[in-house]
Amino acid sequence: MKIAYPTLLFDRNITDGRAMMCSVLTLSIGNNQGMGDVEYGKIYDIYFPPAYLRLFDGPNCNVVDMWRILNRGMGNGGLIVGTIIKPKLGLQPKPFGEACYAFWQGGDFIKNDEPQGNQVFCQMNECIPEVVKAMRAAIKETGSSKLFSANITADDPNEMIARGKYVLSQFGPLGENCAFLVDGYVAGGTAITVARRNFPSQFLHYHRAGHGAITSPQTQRGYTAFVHTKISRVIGASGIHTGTMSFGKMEGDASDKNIAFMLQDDEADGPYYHQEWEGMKQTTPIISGGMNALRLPAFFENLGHSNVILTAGGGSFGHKDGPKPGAISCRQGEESWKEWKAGKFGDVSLSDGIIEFAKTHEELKGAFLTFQKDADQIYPGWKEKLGYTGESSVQAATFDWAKKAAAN
Ligand SMILES: O=C(COP(=O)(O)O)[C@H](O)[C@H](O)COP(=O)(O)O
Ligand SMILES: [Mg+2]
Repeated sequence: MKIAYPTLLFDRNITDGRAMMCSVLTLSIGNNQGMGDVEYGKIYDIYFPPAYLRLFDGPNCNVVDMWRILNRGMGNGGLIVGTIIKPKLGLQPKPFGEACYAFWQGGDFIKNDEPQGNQVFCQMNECIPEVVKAMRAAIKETGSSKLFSANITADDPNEMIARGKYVLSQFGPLGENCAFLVDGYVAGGTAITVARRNFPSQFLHYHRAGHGAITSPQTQRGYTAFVHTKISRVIGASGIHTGTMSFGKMEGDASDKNIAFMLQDDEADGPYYHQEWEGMKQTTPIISGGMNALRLPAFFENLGHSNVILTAGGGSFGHKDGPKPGAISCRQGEESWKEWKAGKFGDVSLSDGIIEFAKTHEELKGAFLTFQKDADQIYPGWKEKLGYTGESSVQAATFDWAKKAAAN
């Protein structure tokens, strides 16, 4: 069923006459979802006439700003290699800062895990100064810029603004290197707009914990991840989690690349509607959830490009040699895919091309030894091809490192 609403039905702001998404959703999702006689009521697509679309804020910054900050130009800057600081339970400010410092030796971007922000054992006013200290040191030592996404999600807009102001006061001249994370499904679109309007110069990082309750293919009502994600661009998210399109641990499908096209292109096809964005800036896909270097090449091949943000928690900190090689291995996941695509390894399959690259790149090779289950699945025969002549030689390679780490 298709339902068309005259856009005049939707409320406008009294302050500036602009459109408001909550009014659109009150009608279009609305009471329909609670009707007793509705058996199946899932929303698969949503379309905004361009004249009405322009009444929404749209994004103010996105990955293009990150590329600029990282000195990669403004055009085709490629993968932002990121991670998530874990564990979320019990980690205190100092070790939090140390974890940031360690990852930034090889990576670009770190986000608070969504349940972190101001836990009693890791308060923002102690933790953020550690992050800033780590960032300053990492920039100085590596000569590259770094990015951090601070969780400002809260029930109360005043609390969100207070958090944002506090964080910016600590980052000072590094303010641009700081994104704000808002958990936009649980806190709602209003929280996204609070951040978009109060902090228009910060990258607005839309995390979507909980969305599966309504977007999962298992549910018969609600709306799809496609609809949820598309709305995030309209209301101004700079980047939003898009899952891993079946290449990670979260629910998803290879065809979810349509979600990325709808976020990044100036016009794109949804399952039912063709949307013209008429110059509204792109929202950058953030790929996350069980990702590691080994899973990236096929992900990029399916998507067709690597202009996305990666946040790999386990994929970085779980790497057998630690977070720096973990981060570098993810970057090599991108490089190896690009080289394979450019024909550098001849006419070989993607997985053989990546194995070829790993032979001369320790960090990616280390990812094979770390994520062996993935390696077995995605890269059949990897052990022999990388020169491990049996189970014991694989174990020896891993064991060597364990000994080194213990000695350090
Ligand atoms: O903490 C993680 C992933 O950690 P890890 O990299 O260790 O698996 C994120 O919250 C999920 O990506 C959310 O899922 P989605 O990105 O699908 O919204
Ligand atoms: Mg998380």
